[in-house]
Amino acid sequence: MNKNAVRRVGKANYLARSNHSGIDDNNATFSALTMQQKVPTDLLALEPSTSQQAESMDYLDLPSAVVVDGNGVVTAPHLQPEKDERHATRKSTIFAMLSLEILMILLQHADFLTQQKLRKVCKYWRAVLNLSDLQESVWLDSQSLIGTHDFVAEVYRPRQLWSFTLPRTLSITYNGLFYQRKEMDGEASRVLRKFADRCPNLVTLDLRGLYLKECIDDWNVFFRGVPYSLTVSASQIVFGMLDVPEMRNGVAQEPMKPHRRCRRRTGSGPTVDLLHAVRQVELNPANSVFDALRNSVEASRLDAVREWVEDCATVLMKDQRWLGFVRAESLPSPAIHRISSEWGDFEVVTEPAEVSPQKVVNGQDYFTLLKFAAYILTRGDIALPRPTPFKFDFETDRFYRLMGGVSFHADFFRRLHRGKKVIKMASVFLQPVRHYSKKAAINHVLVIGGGLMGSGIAQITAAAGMKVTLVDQSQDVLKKAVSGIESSLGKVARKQFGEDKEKADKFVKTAVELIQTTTDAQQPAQFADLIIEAIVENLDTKKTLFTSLDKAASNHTIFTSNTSSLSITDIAAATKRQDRFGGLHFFSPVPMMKLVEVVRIEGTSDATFDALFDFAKKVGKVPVACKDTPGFIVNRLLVPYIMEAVRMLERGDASAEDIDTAMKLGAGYPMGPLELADFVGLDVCKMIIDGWHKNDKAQPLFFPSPMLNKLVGEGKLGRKSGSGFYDYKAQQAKQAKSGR
Ligand SMILES: CCCCCCC[C@H](O)CC(=O)SCCNC(=O)CCNC(=O)[C@H](O)C(C)(C)COP(=O)([O-])OP(=O)([O-])OC[C@H]1O[C@@H](n2cnc3c(N)ncnc32)[C@H](O)[C@@H]1OP(=O)([O-])[O-]
Ligand SMILES: NC(=O)c1ccc[n+]([C@@H]2O[C@H](COP(=O)([O-])OP(=O)(O)OC[C@H]3O[C@@H](n4cnc5c(N)ncnc54)[C@H](O)[C@@H]3O)[C@@H](O)[C@H]2O)c1
Repeated sequence: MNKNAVRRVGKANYLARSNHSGIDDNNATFSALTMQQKVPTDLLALEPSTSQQAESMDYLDLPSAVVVDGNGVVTAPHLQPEKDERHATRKSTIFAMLSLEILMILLQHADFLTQQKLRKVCKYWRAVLNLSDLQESVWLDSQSLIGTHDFVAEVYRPRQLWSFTLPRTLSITYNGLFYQRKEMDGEASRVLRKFADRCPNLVTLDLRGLYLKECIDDWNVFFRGVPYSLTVSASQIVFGMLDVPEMRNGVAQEPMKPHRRCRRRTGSGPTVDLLHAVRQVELNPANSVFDALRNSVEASRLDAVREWVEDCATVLMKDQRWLGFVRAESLPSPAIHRISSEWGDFEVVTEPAEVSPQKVVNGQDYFTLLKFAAYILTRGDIALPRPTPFKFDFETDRFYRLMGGVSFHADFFRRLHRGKKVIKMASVFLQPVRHYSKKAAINHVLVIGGGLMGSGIAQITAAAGMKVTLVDQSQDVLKKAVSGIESSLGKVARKQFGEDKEKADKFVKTAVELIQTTTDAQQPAQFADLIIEAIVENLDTKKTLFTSLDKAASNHTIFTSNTSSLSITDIAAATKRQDRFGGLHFFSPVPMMKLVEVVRIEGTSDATFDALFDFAKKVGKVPVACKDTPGFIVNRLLVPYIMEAVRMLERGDASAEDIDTAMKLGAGYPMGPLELADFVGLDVCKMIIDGWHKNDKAQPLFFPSPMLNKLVGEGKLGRKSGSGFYDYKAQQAKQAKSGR
């Protein structure tokens, strides 16, 4: 047993395992190492295994480990019931999860399966696995298979979920691929292709671990749908072709040989030869497979291919940002900042590195490369070193590289627990995806502005079972808001529960208890999953608010504005979280109006947008997707309509009553335009029209109205102030008296 290895396990903060089939002996060794040691209590994560390794995961007896592997397979050793049953349980879990992963892709991107179904599946798994106490764990999801984050987030609700993903990358790892392929029929293939078509930003396909010839053929069809390029790490692909030989005392008993599947499928030729390339890299870690290939190129015969190889080498080795390989990691947590300062060889940045794909490398080129590599390496005149047995040794990066097909994962972990320089080949992109973990888990909503809209939004959010903190500038406003909410909830309850007073009261009480109020937005911002701003319609005021919230709020928090007329992009500019910013435009009265416009700005991530859509549904609304254009959908039509009614009144063309009656009875609107303006608030109407006029002075539809300005100047703001185009005082007094 390697003493250094034993010592290192004892000291590790993280233990890393890469996933690769055929290394059970390594597992056993690793298990033995781990079992011998008192495992540190701050051990955060293991990245252990795939299904093939399920049998040899004894090291999972770690006390505080959370185990996440590249497939989204998650195991919590301390939750396993009986030791004897463990393997069986785990194995079935693993297999089920693998198929779930595949399901995830289909669920998320196919029309024929819905989000509701997904939620059901997740709910089922949460119940089955009863892993709620993993919520405090930190999860490292090394899998970039699309959908895994959401799945892990939804099922396990970890405190943090980080994933190593290249930006805008569809990454298909070999298990997903392998199983997918097995399952694949015409329909699945169609769906996947459609998915590729729908991802205009998709930059790369990561083929690491791809090793079955048939897969290549099948998936080639799919690759052609991808608009940009293909990320190929030759080392990973090559490693995917290896069988790691039997181990005894940590030493391989025979040379590595090609994976049996490869041998069976493709014969020994190309695979063995690629293995030689690996050997070259092993002998000289500064080399890459591409270097090895490039050195072997005969210019006169293979110019075109060489150019391509060189391009790839450049991408992989020199300018990794080209494809989203990055210089730095983007990490969300103070803990990681601490790790970085202690272990220190990587720079922590908070923004994902820029990605600017300029080249197009298609799937065909990739396969040309593989063929080319095979050709070069099968030539008898190139001297290649003989494969040598390798040592199982924590001290060298060889261990890691041989442990798995996913070398950069291993290297990342190695950095964390050893703090040494990483070989150049490692390219890790860590994207902060904590918001993914919250996507389906919006539990705490901060509503800022306790006026007409804010109180309505707070009400429906609490009625849907979420915790709400409602913020306004004064306790008086907040008191008024809560009493309005109570009375409105009472109406809703009466409708919902009819005569059953007990149930109605319980409904109101439960919702009201979920609402807290405060005049300080900063403190609750730290804990909110979603912030909905519904303060005064003024760009500067909103921006000032968001700037301060951006500093106070947690990294995962999604910000939204309920603005009627301002540009969400302009508001979001006050923050550094464009990807977690969007618009949620509710309608008044919020408890009654079914629509929510979900507004997407350029930076809004899919995860954010989906989370907002889900949230709108969760609060009982019908969401529609909008671009960030003035007035979105409804107000772009409604504002000119209301203003034309005001001008009609101003000109004396008709009375307020007649205008309203005409539109109600002649056009079927529930309220006439002037009634509606009063209902919305004339101050809000004025702010909207003034703002739009300022932006487009020539547009007559947006001209200010002297009558509207006069009413607002006199404090006649519509219903909320008791008068506007109409007088409501008598009506309000009557309502107050009757308690409605
Ligand atoms: C110049 C530019 C201006 C643009 C402005 C844009 C502003 C903004 O961005 C967009 C908007 O919001 S645009 C604005 C978009 N909004 C519109 O366009 C609104 C158009 N108006 C309407 O749809 C209807 O008039 C209402 C639904 C408001 C009231 O319905 P109705 O039939 O006329 O009167 P009813 O008989 O009294 O109430 C009926 C039922 O509703 C119940 N209820 C009422 N309020 C409640 C509350 N807060 N809580 C709970 N429940 C509430 C009530 O209890 C009753 O229940 P019941 O069981 O049947 O007794
Ligand atoms: N009124 C509508 O029908 C309607 C409909 C959809 C969207 N909106 C939009 O919703 C927002 C709010 O509209 P409203 O009608 O509820 O307005 P409102 O005047 O009824 O309420 C705004 C509230 O925000 C509070 N406020 C102002 N600045 C604040 C700050 N810095 N921090 C905390 N609270 C602050 C005010 O005290 C007030 O209570 C606006 O952007 C408006 O355009 C309004």
